[in-house]
This record gives sequence, structure tokens and C-alpha cells, in this order.
Amino acid sequence: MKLGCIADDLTGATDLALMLAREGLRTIQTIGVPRPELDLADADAVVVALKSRTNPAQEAIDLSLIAAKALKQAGAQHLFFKYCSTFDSTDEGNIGPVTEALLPFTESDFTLACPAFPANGRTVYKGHLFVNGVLLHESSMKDHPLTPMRDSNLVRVLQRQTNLSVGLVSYDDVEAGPDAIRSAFHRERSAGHRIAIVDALNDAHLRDIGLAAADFPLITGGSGVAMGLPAAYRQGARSGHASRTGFEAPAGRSVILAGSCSTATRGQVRAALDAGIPALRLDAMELASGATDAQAALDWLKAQPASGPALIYSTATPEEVLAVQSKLGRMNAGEIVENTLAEIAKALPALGFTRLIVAGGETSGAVVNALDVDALAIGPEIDPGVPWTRSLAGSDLALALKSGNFGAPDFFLKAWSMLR
Ligand SMILES: Nc1ncnc2c1ncn2[C@@H]1O[C@H](COP(=O)(O)OP(=O)(O)OP(=O)(O)O)[C@@H](O)[C@H]1O
Ligand SMILES: O=C(O)[C@@H](O)C(=O)CO
Repeated sequence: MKLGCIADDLTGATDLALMLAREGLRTIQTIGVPRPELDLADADAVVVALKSRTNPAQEAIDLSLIAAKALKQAGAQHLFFKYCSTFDSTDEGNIGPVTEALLPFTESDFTLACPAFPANGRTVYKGHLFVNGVLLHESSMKDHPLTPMRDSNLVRVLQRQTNLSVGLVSYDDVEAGPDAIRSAFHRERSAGHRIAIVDALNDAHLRDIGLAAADFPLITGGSGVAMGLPAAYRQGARSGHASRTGFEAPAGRSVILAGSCSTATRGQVRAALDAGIPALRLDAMELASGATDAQAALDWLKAQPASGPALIYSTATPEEVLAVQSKLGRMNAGEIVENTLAEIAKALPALGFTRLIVAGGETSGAVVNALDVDALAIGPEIDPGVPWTRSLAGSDLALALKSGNFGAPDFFLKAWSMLR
């Protein structure tokens, strides 16, 4: 295995797995550390999906090191730590602390940090992260329910999370190509920095960064920075593994579970409502008081026409989320909603629902755990960063696990047409 990857959330793992598959690596995604029976012999890359993004830093470190050990034992030659393209974290972690733990594990003393993903509007310039052309701290990420991002300067953000010195490889070096990027890495390392934020404005930059960093024992970033690795790792990497062609899916009913409150998901929920998809809104306060519950949602779902998808969503505006959080607490509110969606998901296979779209990283983690799915094959790309996947064991399911901020407004409408 060339590349062992540790992703701090599930949809992020799927995003990375799609990128590696698309660029020609045979890629398997596992939910948590791979079961010993899982056959990884044919895989060029394994992406382990954790749910560690918002855990206490020590827990995230422990989980990441367990995954790192398992990947190394399975033969991984390089490690990749995948986090969000919007650098979701707090001053306590977890990007800095996990990187700090993985560096000695890989017996190295330098790595890069690059969340750029231009196809989804994430670019880094002079160390500042932009989301669709807007500085991170002015984007909707400033209101994220769990990791509000209020500083766009990633050198500063990361430095607050780690005792390692953080440097910068900026646009001028990156634009000059792989050799200049290698020299810049050398310069930053010689200056005593142990992690370098790297600028990237387009895919050509990402491919050059991938080439320059391919020898690193540890690479950290979003899925974008993995774009150039397959070509570097495999002579004549195959391409088109995850194509846009139809995907064989188990027969059965379709459902969308949305727990993400991101701008993109709010638009997708609106488009689904406008298109007349039957929809049920879960109210966090009503869930907390017991006025409604998962069983009520399942009763509603069973009564919907089997001919098309139905939508269950807790998606709300930032103002609504804040109001709920001020009454229930941020983490508690999130857990109440996640637990309800997970309880709904658990009952779905027995009710004949086999085709699921799940919106939101934390939400997807909770749902997939409840479904007891532990490995995924990667299918075609629906929109950048989001493939259809199929479970490799347990209930036979087609799953599209959508990062909160990914996907076009018609994502919930168009994704189904790719399934055969
Ligand atoms: N109405 C609501 N009120 C309060 N919290 C909510 C509400 N709806 C969802 N949540 C919580 O907000 C969090 C959303 O996180 P999630 O990771 O699922 O989505 P996201 O952050 O948009 O996606 P990603 O992590 O992929 O960017 C979850 O913990 C969810 O339970
Ligand atoms: O990088 C991203 O934006 C996504 O893969 C993700 O991690 C969102 O949860």
C-alpha cells in the first residue's frame, strides 16, 4: 500500500477517497480502523474515516495514532492526515495536536498543511484561506455550529494549536513549480519550522505541491493536495476509476437525511422542498423535550410514496441554531440531533431503504455508525468531493455522504439518476 490516510471525519474521508480513486489509485475507505479480516492486499490507498474532528485533542491524537499503527502494519509507505478544506478546528485543536503526534510516529520532522480545494472554492493565498472568494472569517464558516472559524490566517490559526513552529510556502514559490516548492520546503525546515502552510489557487498548484511532497512520510491537508500524489506514486497512474457513469446500486427505497446547517445544504434543502420532495423537518427543541422522536419520523417516512426519495432534515438557519444552542448547549444540541438521525438510520434497511444521501460530516459519522457499515467501495462523482459509495459488508447500501458545504443546489435531486 502506497498511502495510508487518516481522515478526521467521514465525509472528508469519502472526499479524499474519491480524489485518490479518480487519480488512479485503487482505494478502499474504512469506517474506523480496518477489521483484520478486510482484504486490503489489492489497495494502493486506504482511507480510514475517524470521527475525531471535534473530540478533545487527546482523544483525537489517540484515535489517529491507533489508525496510523494499523495502516503502517498493513504496509502503508506514507501517511496522509486529512482535515477539512475550511480548516475546521478550534484553538485547542485538532489539526495541530494530531500533526504534532503523527510527525514523530512517521519518524519525520517536517510536513505541509494545505487545505486548498479550488474545485470547491477553497483557495489559500499568502497563508489566508478563502471560501468562494471570501475570507474564511467572513464566510458562513464563522457561524459553524461546532467549529466557528473567526481567523483566516492559517499560520496564526495553526500556531495557536501547536508548539511546533509554523511557516509558510507562499504563492510565489508555488507558482514557480515543483523544484521551487521543494526548495521552499527546505528553506522553511532550515528556519526551524516543522509545519508549512502552503498556498494554492488552482489544480496546477496542487499537482505541483503533490509532486514536491510525494516523498514526505507525512502529508496533511484537504483532499486537493492529494491530487498530485497518485501520479507521483504510480508510474502512469490509471485514471477514470471513479467515473461519472451509472453505478450499480441495491434495489430499494431512497431517503435523504440532512443534519448539516451549512449554506450549501440549506440551499439543497430549499431546492428539494421547491421540487416537491416529501419532507419532514426535525425541530431540535421538540426532540429535546420529547415532543417528537425518531419513531415519529419513521412513521412519517413509511407513509411517503415509494416512487421517489423523501427528506428528513434538521437543517436550520444560523440564528435558529444559535437560539437552540443557547438553550441546550452547543455539543448537547448537536448530539440530540445526531442521535435522532442515527436512530432513524438504524431502522432503514429493515424498512427497505437502501439508497441514502446523508448531508453533514458529523451527521454522516453518526448515521454510518448506526448502520454498522465498516467499509466502502468508491463509485462515481456526483459533484466535486462527493461520490456514490457502496457498503462492502453488512447491509447492502448505496450511500452518498455529503460534506456540509459541498454539492450544487440540485444535489438532492440529480444524484439518484446515477444509480442503476
Ligand atoms: N437544528 C439544529 N440545531 C442545532 N444543532 C443542529 C441542528 N441541526 C443539526 N445540528 C447539529 O449541527 C452539526 C452539523 O454538523 P455536520 O458535520 O453534520 O454538518 P456540517 O458541519 O455542515 O458538515 P461538514 O462537517 O461536512 O462540513 C451536527 O452536530 C448536528 O447534529
Ligand atoms: O475538505 C472538506 O471540505 C470535506 O472533505 C470535509 O472534510 C467536510 O467535512
